[in-house]
Amino acid sequence: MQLLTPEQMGQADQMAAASGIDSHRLMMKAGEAVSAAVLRRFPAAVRMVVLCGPGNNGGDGYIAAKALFEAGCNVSIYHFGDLANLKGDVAQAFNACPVKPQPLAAYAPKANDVVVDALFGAGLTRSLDPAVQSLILNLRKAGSNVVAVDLPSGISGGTGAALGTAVTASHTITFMRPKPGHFLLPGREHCGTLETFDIGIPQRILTSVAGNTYLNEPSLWKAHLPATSIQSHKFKRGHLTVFSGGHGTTGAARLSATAGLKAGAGLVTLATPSNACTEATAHLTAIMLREINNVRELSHWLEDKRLSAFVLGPGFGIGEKARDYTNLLAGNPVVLDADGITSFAESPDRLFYSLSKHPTTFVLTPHEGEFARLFPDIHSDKSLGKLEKARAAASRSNAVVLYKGADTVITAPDGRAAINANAPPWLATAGSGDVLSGIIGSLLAQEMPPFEAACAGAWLHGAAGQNAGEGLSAEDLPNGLPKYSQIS
Ligand SMILES: NC(=O)C1=CN([C@@H]2O[C@H](COP(=O)(O)OP(=O)(O)OC[C@H]3O[C@@H](n4cnc5c(N)ncnc54)[C@H](O)[C@@H]3O)[C@@H](O)[C@H]2O)[C@@H](O)CC1
Ligand SMILES: [K+]
Repeated sequence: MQLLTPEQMGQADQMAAASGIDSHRLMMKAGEAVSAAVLRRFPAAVRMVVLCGPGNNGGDGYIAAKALFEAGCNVSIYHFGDLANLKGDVAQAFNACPVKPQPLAAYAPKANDVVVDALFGAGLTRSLDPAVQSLILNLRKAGSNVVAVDLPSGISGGTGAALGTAVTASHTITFMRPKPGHFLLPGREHCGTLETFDIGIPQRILTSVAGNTYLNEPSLWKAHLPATSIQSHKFKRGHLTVFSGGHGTTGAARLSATAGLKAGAGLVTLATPSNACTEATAHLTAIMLREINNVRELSHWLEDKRLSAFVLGPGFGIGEKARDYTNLLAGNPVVLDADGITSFAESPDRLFYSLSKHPTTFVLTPHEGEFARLFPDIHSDKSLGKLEKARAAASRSNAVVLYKGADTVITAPDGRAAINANAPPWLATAGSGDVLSGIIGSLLAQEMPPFEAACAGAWLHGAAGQNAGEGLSAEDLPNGLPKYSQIS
């Protein structure tokens, strides 16, 4: 599903108006959808309180209030801003509303109130007024139920950032398409359950304004998933190599390799230095072992053209060896993770130079600390949200960047971006990232293009976490991977 930024949504509104669609009619549908959702969610509410702001978000609120009133509810409205300044569709909605509003300062939230938050939506450009922020704190203290219109007030639709204290809703009703801020943190945590209503803006308009930001769902990459044919020979399902650290540090790479095998690679080899062979052998059965001690041995082994993808980083060790291996692997499908990334902290340009000479074949999988090491200036740029940071990083590195977190973002150098939202909180456990790199490496080995492999990997990892359930350890994840034929 394509996501629309508030600016793109604004453009869609303008195009809809220019094509003869009545904007007030759209607002009516939006407000009525909100009222219907509130009635469905809270059929036994004692008092409905609608908080209306000065813009179109407030207009949706006046229409919702009217519909709730006409459904027989006890409705109060509190407004923010000067009523004399209301214009256009909002003024029309206000004039038609049978419930007369009181100033926001007069509202004292109660626990049983069902509150419709129509203060600010897509038009939020700056921090909320202190009076609004203190009301939000009072709502929180009272424990009132809040249904947000379009976005919880205070949350940026573009970045998910909280501009001051933001409303925390149990439900959010948005229109036509969700925005990035519904899925990026902290926005996602403020939204509660999200419903998207079609208020009648034609798809052709939405498609024409939409950029290349997506929610990470199977429709984005399913067509590229490896085929599961009975006739597919193990070599056709690719050969993944996972590089391991030395004696006593093989665990992370073994975890990654196991995930790679479970994710469908036909062959998986753990490439280990000699001093770790005995340790690795003691743990491996289906995974093969290859001694690789240095660049010369690696370069000799790379002459085997059946090797199709590589994972470098989990437990590998930080230093010159990681940098040299990476340099040699440039141009091959590689997941560069953990120590592989940190090895370039002092000289990120060396990595970017290597990657600039080839088409995009690398997937970098930094968590926030690793991202800061590789892209310090982008990381510290406060004007950028997570999506823009990851986009800038992909463009600079000529790699697909999977910027990890509870709201993992995946970006490609061509500007495509996906936000992953299926990861359960208990997925944040030791070794979880090693499993993720193995899954992505496996998909690369099976010839998935890097952006699709990274997106599919993040989603499969989230699904595996859900299947393995609360209290999982990273070893449980490979067995939780869903079957490709059952993904819809
Ligand atoms: N296609 C759609 O998505 C539709 C959207 N509608 C509604 O329209 C909303 C967007 O309306 P607007 O663009 O009027 O924006 P808002 O109603 O979100 O904001 C109103 C105005 O407040 C001002 N403002 C911004 N930040 C402020 C702050 N911190 N303190 C005080 N004032 C501030 C801005 O000048 C802004 O234009 C959506 O969120 C949605 O609820 C619907 O009415 C119908 C169709
Ligand atoms: K709102």
